[in-house]
Amino acid sequence: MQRKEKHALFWGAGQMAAMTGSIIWVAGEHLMPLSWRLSLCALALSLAIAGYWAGTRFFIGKIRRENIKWAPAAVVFGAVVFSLLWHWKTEWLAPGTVAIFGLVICWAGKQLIDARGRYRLLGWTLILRGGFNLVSAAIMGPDLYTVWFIGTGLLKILSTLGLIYAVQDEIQQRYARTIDSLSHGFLIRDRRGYVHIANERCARLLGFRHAQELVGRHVSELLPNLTREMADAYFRRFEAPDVQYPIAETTVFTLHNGSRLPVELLGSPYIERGRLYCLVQLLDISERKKKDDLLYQAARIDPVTGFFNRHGLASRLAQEIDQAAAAGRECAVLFIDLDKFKRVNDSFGHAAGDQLLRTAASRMHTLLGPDDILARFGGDEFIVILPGLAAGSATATATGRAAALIEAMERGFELSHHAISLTASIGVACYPLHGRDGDTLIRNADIAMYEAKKAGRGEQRVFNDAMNAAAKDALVIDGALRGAIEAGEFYLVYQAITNAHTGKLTKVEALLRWNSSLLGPVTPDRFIPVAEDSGMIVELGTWVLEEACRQVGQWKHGLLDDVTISINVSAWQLADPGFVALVAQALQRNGLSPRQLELELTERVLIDDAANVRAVLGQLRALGVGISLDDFGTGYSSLSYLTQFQLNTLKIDRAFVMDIEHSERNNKLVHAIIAMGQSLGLQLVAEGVETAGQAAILEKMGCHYLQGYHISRPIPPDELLRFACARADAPECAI
Ligand SMILES: Nc1nc2c(ncn2[C@@H]2O[C@H](COP(=O)(O)O[C@H]3[C@@H](O)[C@H](n4cnc5c(=O)[nH]c(N)nc54)O[C@@H]3COP(=O)(O)O)[C@@H](O)[C@H]2O)c(=O)[nH]1
Repeated sequence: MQRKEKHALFWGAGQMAAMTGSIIWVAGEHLMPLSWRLSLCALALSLAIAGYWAGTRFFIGKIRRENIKWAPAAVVFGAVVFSLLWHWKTEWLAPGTVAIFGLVICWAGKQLIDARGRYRLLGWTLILRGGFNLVSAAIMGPDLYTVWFIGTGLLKILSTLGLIYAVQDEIQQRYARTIDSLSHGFLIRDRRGYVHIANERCARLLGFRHAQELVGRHVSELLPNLTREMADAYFRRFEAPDVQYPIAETTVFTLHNGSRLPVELLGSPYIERGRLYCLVQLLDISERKKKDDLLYQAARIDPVTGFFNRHGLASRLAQEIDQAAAAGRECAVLFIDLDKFKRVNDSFGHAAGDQLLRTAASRMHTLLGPDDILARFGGDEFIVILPGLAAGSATATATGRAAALIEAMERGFELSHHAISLTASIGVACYPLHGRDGDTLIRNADIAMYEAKKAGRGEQRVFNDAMNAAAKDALVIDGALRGAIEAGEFYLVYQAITNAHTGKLTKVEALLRWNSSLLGPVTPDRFIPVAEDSGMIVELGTWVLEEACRQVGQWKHGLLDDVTISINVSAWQLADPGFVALVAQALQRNGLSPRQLELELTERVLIDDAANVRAVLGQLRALGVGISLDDFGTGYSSLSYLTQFQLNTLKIDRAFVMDIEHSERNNKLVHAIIAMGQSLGLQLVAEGVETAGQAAILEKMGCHYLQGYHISRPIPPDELLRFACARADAPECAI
């Protein structure tokens, strides 16, 4: 039992003692001798006084352990007074007892009035009761006992009501103090949505001055955006089966004064007298949200450029797509890759590389509109989102912006007092034409960017479905390529290159073939670009080099003894620092002379890393290996390559040869190439010779070698031997 509740016990005991004393006095007249009656009444009075005294002291919280010792003294006092009255004036005994009890009750009433304001009502009822006792004592004759009993009974009822009120008030105050002491808001609402209890903190959080302003209101009146339907739906959650409590959620309230309050809501059911209520706790999470926002921001911003990173981009793109969808508008994604940026990092270091990325990003940003979004996707890749474009305009707007960005990058940069030229390849994908979600748009813009890159530097491409099919095909091929060398799925075929004048077989080009166990035969046009992309071309190229050298080693001392083998080499292989040593070892292992090997490079290989390529080619030439420039005339033609690099053969691309009979322009072009090659001391091979007419023209123009289906298709080694026999007319071929 709590200290405060003890008052009821003592008051009750005091009242019981007083009642018992009165009953003994009135009813005991005919039941017991007077001495017994008087003794019992004396005891009852003493106990009544002690009970009221202790109850009152407990109620106002002033009881002390040391004060308890006065209780027996009060009992003794009561007994003494009673005995004195009895011996001195017996007729005063009844009114005297009533008067003493009246005084005790008046004292209790006064104590309560003094102690606390809200006990005043109870105090006054006690004083009234005590006063009634005193007045009764003064005027009461034996014939008025009945009136006294009725009056005192009524007053007891009154003081009991006063007590109930005081106790209830006390409990409520204690309850209110408890919920007010909570550091978070608290309210209880009923099923209909009306607030029953709220604490001060809750009122302040919701922009009210006092908790009482909330009580009795419907919760929908507390927040401007909260409807009755929403409030009802919230309550219904407590009636659903298998719900875990408390139901926790975070949200941002818009208050009546317009300010926004991030809160965490903890809702629990609460049943009182069989009725379901909802107890809601409101936690102000503004500080937590600020910290979360800062962390979120840090996680969304690229530290190098200060623009969005990949995560920030994903959420913004999702937002823009939603808005475009809702407004019937379009948006565009531009995937930008800085060409050959890796070289900047390798040459100037990563700090300089970062500086260049920053400068490039801010230059791009100046070209964007206020609503456009720039993000660094990773490495040297950027993404621009053009949001809210009018329906049907996205592609045109995006290609215009992409052209401006490409042009801006081509203006060049200065880095550590060096002039750096930079180009960008851009792929474009538009919502909703090329994808309806962020991932698809980014992926398709990436695919388009890849196509742009394949077309050369500083290009842009808009995504189309064919690109997607190619990208999917590439993915399948990439998977199938893994382990294909070990599984022995590759082999070489050889295409003859003959002397244009004599028809004698002089060179053969080794061409790679793949018979995939998963995909069947796959042409080099499909798998070489994929292997280039994944870097697997290095492994494949090494296999080709070794296999071709092994094959030429086998042909030694026979018909094909003098034949030079020509193999295609990719940029990746040349960039490999161990490449020259690899070539030397392959030659040595198979007993070949370096002049029996020729490496075919495309013009693109020469551009990619000119300084390094020049050095590697120098070493290969020093070794005695021939270098041939393949596909001459396609895309990157620059006459300067012919003098810059130590080449010995020039292969004229099939595209010029195929029209040589009918196109005067191509005819003249091939003529010019041949003349120029001759003047530089280069051997000239015409590729893709398909007709006797082409062969005759080329021979007449002074082209040294011919290659093409007119001479031979790429064939396996044994067929090549037969081909050589047919051409050589040698004795060993007579069988
Ligand atoms: N890095 C490497 N690239 C390689 C290797 N093996 C091949 N390749 C490259 O793949 C491309 C396609 O090659 P392929 O399908 O083998 O086609 C070659 C010939 O078959 C074709 N050709 C030759 N003569 C004719 C002709 O008269 N008409 C006609 N339509 N096509 C003809 O040309 C391809 C050889 O071209 P090139 O290499 O430019 O001399 C191709 O780019 C190969 O280079 C490899 O091992 N590594």
